[in-house]
Amino acid sequence: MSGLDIPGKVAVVVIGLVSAWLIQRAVTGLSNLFCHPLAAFPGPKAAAFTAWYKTYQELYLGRSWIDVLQELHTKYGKIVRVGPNELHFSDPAAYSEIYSNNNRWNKEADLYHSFGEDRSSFGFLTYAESKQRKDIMAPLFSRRAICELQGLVQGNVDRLCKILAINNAAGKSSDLFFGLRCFTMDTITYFCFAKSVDALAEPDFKAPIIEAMEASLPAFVVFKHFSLIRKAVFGMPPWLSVLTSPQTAGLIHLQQLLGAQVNEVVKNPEALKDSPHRIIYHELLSTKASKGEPLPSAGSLYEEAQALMFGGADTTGNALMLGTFHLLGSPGYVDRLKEELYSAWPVLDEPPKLEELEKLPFLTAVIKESLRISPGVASPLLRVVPATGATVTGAYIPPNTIVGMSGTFVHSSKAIFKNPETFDPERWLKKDSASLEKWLVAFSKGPRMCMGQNLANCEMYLVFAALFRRFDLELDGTSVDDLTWRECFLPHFQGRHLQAFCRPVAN
Ligand code: HEM
Repeated sequence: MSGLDIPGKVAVVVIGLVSAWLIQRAVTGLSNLFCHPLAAFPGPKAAAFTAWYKTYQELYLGRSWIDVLQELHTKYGKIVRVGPNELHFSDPAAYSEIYSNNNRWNKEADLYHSFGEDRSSFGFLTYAESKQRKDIMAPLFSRRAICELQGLVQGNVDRLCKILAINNAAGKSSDLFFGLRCFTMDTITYFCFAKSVDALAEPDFKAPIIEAMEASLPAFVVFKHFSLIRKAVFGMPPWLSVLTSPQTAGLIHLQQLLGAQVNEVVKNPEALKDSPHRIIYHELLSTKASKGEPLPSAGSLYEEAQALMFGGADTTGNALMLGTFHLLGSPGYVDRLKEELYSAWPVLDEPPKLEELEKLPFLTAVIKESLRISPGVASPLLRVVPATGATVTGAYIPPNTIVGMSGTFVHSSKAIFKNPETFDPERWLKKDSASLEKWLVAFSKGPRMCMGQNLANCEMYLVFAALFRRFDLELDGTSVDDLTWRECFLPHFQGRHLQAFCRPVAN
């Protein structure tokens, strides 16, 4: 090196470092292939060699990970090694075993930290932290609390219906994809924070927050693979975020709104007395509910708010949207639903309560089938096997293995659901239908299952009832091809939105 000039010396050092890195990667890859505790599990060699396999499929090829998983299971069987330390399962029995009430397995960090909600009921990796948080908020989400606050949900249903009628009077069809999202967003924000973002008020349902949430979904796939990019983006001041990504400006605005509310309640908890109903901060800032544990920091409160908003808006909106689309393709089912609704709801201005609607068998079957057909949380819900190791569907899984299964594999299992690709509410009304219930896993199972199930159910009962009792609906050109989606943890729909004419009925 002594004969080299400075650029020459730098080049030698760089080449040396890169070579050392490549050799180290190759040695690790070979050891993953041949000496790793998962070496005996089937799967593509590239996936066993390096975690970049997944990055290549999701980011370079832009594929939906669920499509990749389907191909891999067809080729390699019910358990596939999809990363050096990761297994994915397709046998429905595995779902019950992984997401069992008896398991206290941690969530996997790379996936669950990609949302910037590490200190929330959803984002806490450990069972203990999440349970403590969920126990505090549980009274708000109990069935009783939801029944008491159903007037709030009904208020938003009425607003939605009013706008659909106005669109119809103007000779227009309505964008039900965004319309239903605006409804779920206004409901979750008013329910949790007593502050509605008033998305329903935006012309043609084009609410900046809804557009921004939709636009931001693919970014979470990038964040999952590159945590440095996530840190850089989340660390940006809001003005810079808006400048670099104008389509997510609505999201930044909402983050500021939630952040301002958190700061306000932390500084002045007395302000909560003015709230029209109990909201999450009443519970989270209650020393009694916290049972002597320290109260959450302002940052943790903010992350909780964001998690509830993301968890509650898209999921429920998508189930409503897909259920509506499939019903409209089956006139016989629409007639049957209308008939049931007419007898339970004879006078249009007197909508029945949730408790009455829940007794309607066909409406209930429609809701179950909508949950089954909708991808909900599409991603495999990754968990880490504890130090004891585990047995899943008879196979021994070594400690620290990342395991997961997407609920879509359960809902599309031919062994459980006859013709799973068909929307068929009837399947929930047969003599032996009770045996199907345990395979409806839209809200997941076990200790990390959904906290918002009662609220989501209330929204679905009130909306489906109102749409099909108050209107005659007709698709405006939307086809099944418009509803293709890519897994971005939640499904990201890429086609034309569900568009329908909503003609009000006389009575
Ligand atoms: C049809 C609507 C919904 C579906 C299909 C759904 C689905 C799910 C699923 C599959 C999980 C498990 C996620 C995981 O393991 O990482 C989950 C968790 C969660 N959901 Fe929902 N959800 C819905 C509505 C809601 C609503 C309305 C809320 C609002 C409060 C909500 C709040 C949560 C929270 C806080 C968690 C985290 C629980 C934990 O990690 O322990 N969800 N949801």
